Amino acid sequence: MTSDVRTLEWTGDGLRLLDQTVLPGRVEYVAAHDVGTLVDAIRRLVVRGAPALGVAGAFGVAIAVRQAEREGWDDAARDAAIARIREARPTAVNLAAGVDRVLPFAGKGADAVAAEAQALLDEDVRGNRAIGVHGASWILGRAGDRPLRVLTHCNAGALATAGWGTALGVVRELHRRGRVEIVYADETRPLLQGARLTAWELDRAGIPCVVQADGAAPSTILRGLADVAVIGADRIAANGDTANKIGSVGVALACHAAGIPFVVAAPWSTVDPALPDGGGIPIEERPAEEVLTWGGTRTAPDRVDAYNPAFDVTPARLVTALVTETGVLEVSAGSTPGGVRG
Ligand SMILES: CSC[C@H]1O[C@H](OP(=O)(O)O)[C@H](O)[C@@H]1O
Repeated sequence: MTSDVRTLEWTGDGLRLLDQTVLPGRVEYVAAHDVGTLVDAIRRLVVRGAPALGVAGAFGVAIAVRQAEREGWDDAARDAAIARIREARPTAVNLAAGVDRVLPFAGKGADAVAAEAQALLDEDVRGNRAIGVHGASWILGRAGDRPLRVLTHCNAGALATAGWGTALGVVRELHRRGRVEIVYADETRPLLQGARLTAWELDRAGIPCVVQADGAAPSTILRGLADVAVIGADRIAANGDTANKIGSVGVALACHAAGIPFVVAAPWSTVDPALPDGGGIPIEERPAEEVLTWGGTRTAPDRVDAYNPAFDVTPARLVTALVTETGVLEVSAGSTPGGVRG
């Protein structure tokens, strides 16, 4: 995140998680020293965002190994606990990938697992910086080398990663080059990652932004008020179909209609090469209360339920560019992640 606020940090015997459910009003932390606390934190979005979930999952294996030692679990019990972490949220491929990355170290003890998880954390931050540079250069080459009006959806910033951010990493790099006029941050109902988290990050970075209702995004784009949309991703299929926060496909459709670039910023760890297309991406459905509660009260009549998919899938034909840590693929023009690996 920044020098004084870190999204997540290994303390030697557990994870210190910035509690994103109470931002921006309060800066508080959750200490995860056992699997149950970590799984709850992932499910409640205390820690969230694909790359951040990958790092949390990796350190979660160290937590499980240490808890197994502490409580005398056998390997079967330990592995069942690790599976609970791996399956805590289904859409972001990074969570399972982070767990799988460090599993080979489980037999060497928690410290060995944590060391590999730290390597993953460090790689993520380096990768985000590279995504920022590649993305900013490609956007300026496509949209013009001038201060730009950028639209983003949800939060794909330092809070969603181990630091710097993916989509917001691109925005931070554009700002560093003096090429941000304004950022339109979709509020991103129902959990308001945009209004609460993206706005907080950009404000702290001194980057001009306005929050808008999700429903305003297509109109903002079609009225010519934005030059480019940049979003993150939770899982990208081999053909470039991209799962991201619900509402992303509406932004992509508007960008296509308006003829502005729709840019996905994500590390290769978010690409799932085993999936030929987005049809197989599991879409998390979250509790109805998240949609039906506003200001602590229920909005709809008691008999009315809610449909709350947390993600949607943007077809590859609408993805102008996928920016990774190794460069840019112009997906809608036929360069797909399954055909090219960085
Ligand atoms: C840099 S990935 C961020 C990605 O994750 C978010 O989902 P959630 O807040 O539910 O974890 C959203 O899809 C962001 O684009």
